[in-house]
Amino acid sequence: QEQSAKVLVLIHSDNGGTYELAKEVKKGIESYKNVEAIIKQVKKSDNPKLKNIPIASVEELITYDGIAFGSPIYFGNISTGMSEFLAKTTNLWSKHALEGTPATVFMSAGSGAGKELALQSFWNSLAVHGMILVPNGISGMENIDKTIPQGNAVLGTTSLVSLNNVERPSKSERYLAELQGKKFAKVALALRKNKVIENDNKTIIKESKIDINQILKQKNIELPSLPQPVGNYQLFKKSGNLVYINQVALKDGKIVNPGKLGIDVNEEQVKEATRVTMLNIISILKEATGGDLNRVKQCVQLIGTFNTVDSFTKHADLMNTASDLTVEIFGEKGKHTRNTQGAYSLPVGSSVSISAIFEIE
Ligand SMILES: Cc1cc2nc3c(=O)[nH]c(=O)nc-3n(C[C@H](O)[C@H](O)[C@H](O)COP(=O)(O)O)c2cc1C
Repeated sequence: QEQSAKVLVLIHSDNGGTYELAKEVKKGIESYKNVEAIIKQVKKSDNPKLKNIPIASVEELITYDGIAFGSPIYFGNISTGMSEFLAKTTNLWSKHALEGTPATVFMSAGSGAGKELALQSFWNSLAVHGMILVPNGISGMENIDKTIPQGNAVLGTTSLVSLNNVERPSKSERYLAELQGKKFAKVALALRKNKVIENDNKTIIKESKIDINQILKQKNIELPSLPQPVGNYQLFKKSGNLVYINQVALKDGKIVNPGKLGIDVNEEQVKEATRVTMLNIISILKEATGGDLNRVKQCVQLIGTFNTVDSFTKHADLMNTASDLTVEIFGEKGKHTRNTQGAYSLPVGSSVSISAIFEIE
């Protein structure tokens, strides 16, 4: 089966000059067999030329096989809009999420003052991400019109829009941008093949790039503040890469829905207590990972104990509340082995108690 690759052309543009170049870059990318490109912008624009271009999210960056970045030049630098967007990528950065992804840059300039500096400054940010930077070198130089100033530069194409003796981007600038796209597509596709081989070898687990904090936010799951120990024990204990945590349904210093199922509380109330208990565990787990739940490699085991009347047998139903929550938050990594049991009584009147073992990085 033939491999295909998907490239994002990510731009900021005020007046549309960068967008004009982006269209040429896209054309070049798509002239390469089996590579498709999509243009998105870093933020909303009211400019009629730009207002229908979709907005990219930070999270989606990891889903592309390459990213061509385009920005206006501001004072020999990338534009504020592009800079603001890149400032939001620190989470991806700390997880090495863009490492090894190819990147190339192009810019719309006024006079072109400081264009090499500006392209270089673009590279600075992307190099910190560990992206593989693809320059233009002097490719295409033999074919451009040298009778007028052109935005050619070795790190990427620029367009000199304030030199308005000809329409900008000039024909030569458009040609260079298209060529840049084509050369970039070749790299993105080649590295894509590499990535697929690594995937097959299970050295890259895509799931590891999913941000747990984002998932918590999207699903409106709020972690409680850390419960306090009510005896001579630790909230968690690490042994090697394993973290051990045990909790009951304590919330704001009080037990939620206390008592025995079948006498004091019903199944729904115990399920609510089970969710509170599991959230306590995840809050403690966050503490154990130094505040970064993305370090959780897997949930190894959960043990749920429920205070029920003798005849009760549906412990598994109750415990699913905790199991479902764990899988909802951690995805595949949240799947675990499990033991559920009934008890005659539980500490501080809780209807549920959970023991958890997690593996962290
Ligand atoms: C704050 C600011 C700083 C700028 N600095 C430079 C510069 O250093 N060099 C340059 O050639 N053009 C500079 N320009 C001009 C823009 O790069 C130029 O207008 C560009 O084409 C805008 O791209 P756009 O059409 O995609 O918005 C600057 C513009 C602004 C607003």
